[in-house]
Amino acid sequence: MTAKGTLCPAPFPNFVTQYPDLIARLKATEAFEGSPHGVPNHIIMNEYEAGQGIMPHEDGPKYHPVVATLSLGTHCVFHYYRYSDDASSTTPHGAENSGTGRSIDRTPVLSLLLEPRSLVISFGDMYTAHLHGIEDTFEDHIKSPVDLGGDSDSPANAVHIGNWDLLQDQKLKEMITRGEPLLRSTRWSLTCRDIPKVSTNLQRLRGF
Ligand SMILES: O=C(O)CCC(=O)C(=O)O
Ligand SMILES: [Fe+2]
Repeated sequence: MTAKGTLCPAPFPNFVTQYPDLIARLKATEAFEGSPHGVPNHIIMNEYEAGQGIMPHEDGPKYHPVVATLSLGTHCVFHYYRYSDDASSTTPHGAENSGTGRSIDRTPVLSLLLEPRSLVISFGDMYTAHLHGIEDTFEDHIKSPVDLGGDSDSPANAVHIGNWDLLQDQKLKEMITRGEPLLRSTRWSLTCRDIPKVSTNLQRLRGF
């Protein structure tokens, strides 16, 4: 993508278009039905070592406001944040400057446990008016929604997740229920978006 937000198209690798055919599967979710190309035309792959995350940020207006994030490797906890200077804001627990002159309420509005091989699709208000990020940590403490009593209590820093009922990985669920931390290892994410502006004159753009 150029600085002005124009995509210089290049063919996707086979694993995107043939097997496991990510594009067809993403199209089948219907999340991109209203996007200019009806499918993602741009994918960023990020690699995170254990202990690494990504600061709260917005993806911005150069993309159609739908993003599909596929997680591979280890789990992670994905937080959505709001700006603390929103009209609807109450006093934030801890505010931090976003670098855009706006401060961020450090208490997430929503936290999701992204399992290995899971897909999360962010759109609407979550794309246009919120930030998202992943904390730099080696282990995640998740609040158990199941009360076993005794010593299975979640630690004070445990995170409430909004997608417990959607989790597929029984081993992860059992660890959370027992109050055990989830240890991170390497995670790869594929962030799939549709860039509305596509160059039809690659030579000219490369000249800049
Ligand atoms: O790796 C992720 O899950 C998030 C990546 C992200 O937010 C981005 O590339 O804009
Ligand atoms: Fe992002």
